Parts: sequence; structure tokens; C-alpha cells
Amino acid sequence: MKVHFYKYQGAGNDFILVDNRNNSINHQNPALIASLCDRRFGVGGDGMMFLQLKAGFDFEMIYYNADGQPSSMCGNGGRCIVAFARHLGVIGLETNFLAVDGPHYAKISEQGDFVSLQMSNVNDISADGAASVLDTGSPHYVLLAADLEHKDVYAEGKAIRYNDTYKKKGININFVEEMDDHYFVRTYERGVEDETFACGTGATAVALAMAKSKNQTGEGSTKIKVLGGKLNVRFKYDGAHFNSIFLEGPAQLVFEGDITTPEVLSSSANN
Ligand SMILES: N[C@@H](CCC[C@H](N)C(=O)O)C(=O)O
Repeated sequence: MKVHFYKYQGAGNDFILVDNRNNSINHQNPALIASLCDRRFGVGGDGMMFLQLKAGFDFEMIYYNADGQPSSMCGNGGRCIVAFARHLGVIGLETNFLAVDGPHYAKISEQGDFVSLQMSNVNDISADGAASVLDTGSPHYVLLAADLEHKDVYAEGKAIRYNDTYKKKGININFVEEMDDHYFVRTYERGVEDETFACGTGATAVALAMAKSKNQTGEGSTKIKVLGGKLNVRFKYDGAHFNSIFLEGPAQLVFEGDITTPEVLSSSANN
């Protein structure tokens, strides 16, 4: 079976996307998705997404991590699938779509390569020692770090992700260093089990955790620099709750092609 795919990246967080509006693909196949996301033996990607039809919404985002398992919300993936939906002509410059954590509103630039994605509200940030722990659609651990450029994010991130507290459900580990006018963030991602070049829910978690730690109430706009580019997070904070949270940044089509998968992507969709 031949499946047409599109490769997108958002600040270096990269994804394989497939148009499954005709529901012809049964994507519940962890081994296949993991093999397609493999950077040596597959297309390569931090995750894979399927764009599907959903009543009451412009489309539904179905997200899998690079390990082939379905996961919680992916912020950069959400921005990329909005650009993909625009490319397919499914949406105009604004959209309401459904993801695993609920409905999302997003806006895309006329050029189709910059997406502002509304994230779920956040009402709870807890502490784990010096770190902040919060869920921005996916679970995140945020820890301040010095000389982040030289940190061993893979080893230190992995050690936290697999400690007794987090090893069962997993968590994404974000190290953050405050710079002059932005935060520099590096993330070890659950489900990729490696450092990625960007993490959208992670950038969002950093912006909110830093605002809480500085008691920055009112409207906030936080610049985040990651290995793969720049993101921005806007939000409103009343001292207890964060709402009107927007993750903003680039989302670009890199290439498209065909995957030939003789036996694995069956046409009997039951998703
Ligand atoms: N890259 C993502 C986060 C994807 C989900 C994460 N790997 C998890 O399992 O929690 C983003 O941009 O938010």
C-alpha cells in the first residue's frame, strides 16, 4: 500500500503528517509508526500525526510519539497540523480543531508558515524540589539551569524522567536559563526518549512556570529560544489561573513523498 505523507517542522520539532480524511488508514500500529519515525531506517520525525474529519470541528489531530505510542498534546505538532490543514485547503486563516486534550483555536499567517495556537488553560503548578511541575496538555518538569549550552540534557533529562516519581507515566524535562530578553530552553521529550530541537508544550510550561515564580500577573508575552528556533508564549495570569494561552511560531512543510508499506498500514480502518 502506498501512503502519501508530508514532513513538517516547527522550530525544529519535526513530524510526519498524513491526510486521513477518508479514514482509509488504520494507524493503530506502534511498530510501523516507530519505524517511520526512525531517522536512519524511516522518514524520521519526533512524532507522526493523522488529520481526520470530526463532526463539529474543522478536523481532528491524532498524535503519536516517535516510539509509536499515542500521547498527550503536542504543541508544535498542533501548529504543524494547522499549517498542513491550510495547505490541504481544509481551513482558512482561522480554525477550531479537536486534539487529545480538547478543542483548540488557531490562527495562521497569510503565507501559511506561522501559527498561533491556543493551548488548554492551566490552573495548577506544583513543586518538586526546585522544579515546577505542570500540565500544558502534556506533563512537564521545569528546572532552572546554569550554562545550559553545555548541559548534558540527554543524560540529566533521562535520569529525571525515569526516576521513581515519573518512570511509570513519564514526563518531559525542560531545563531553562534566563537570558537578557528571552529564556533558553532545552527539552528531553518523553516518547522520543531523547532531546528534541523544540517542544511546544514545554515552551509553554516554561513561560507559565517562570511567570508564576516571578508573580507576573496580567498579560504576559514570553520569548523562548530553543535549539531549532524561536517560539513565543502569550497568556493571561490572575495569580492562580492561566488562560488565553497562545503558543506562537513557525510551522513549515519540508518535503512530501510516498511510503510503500505492503502489509502494515491496512486499509481496514477501525480507529
Ligand atoms: N513535542 C511536543 C510534545 C509531544 C508530547 C510529548 N512527547 C509527550 O509524550 O508528553 C510539543 O511540541 O508539545
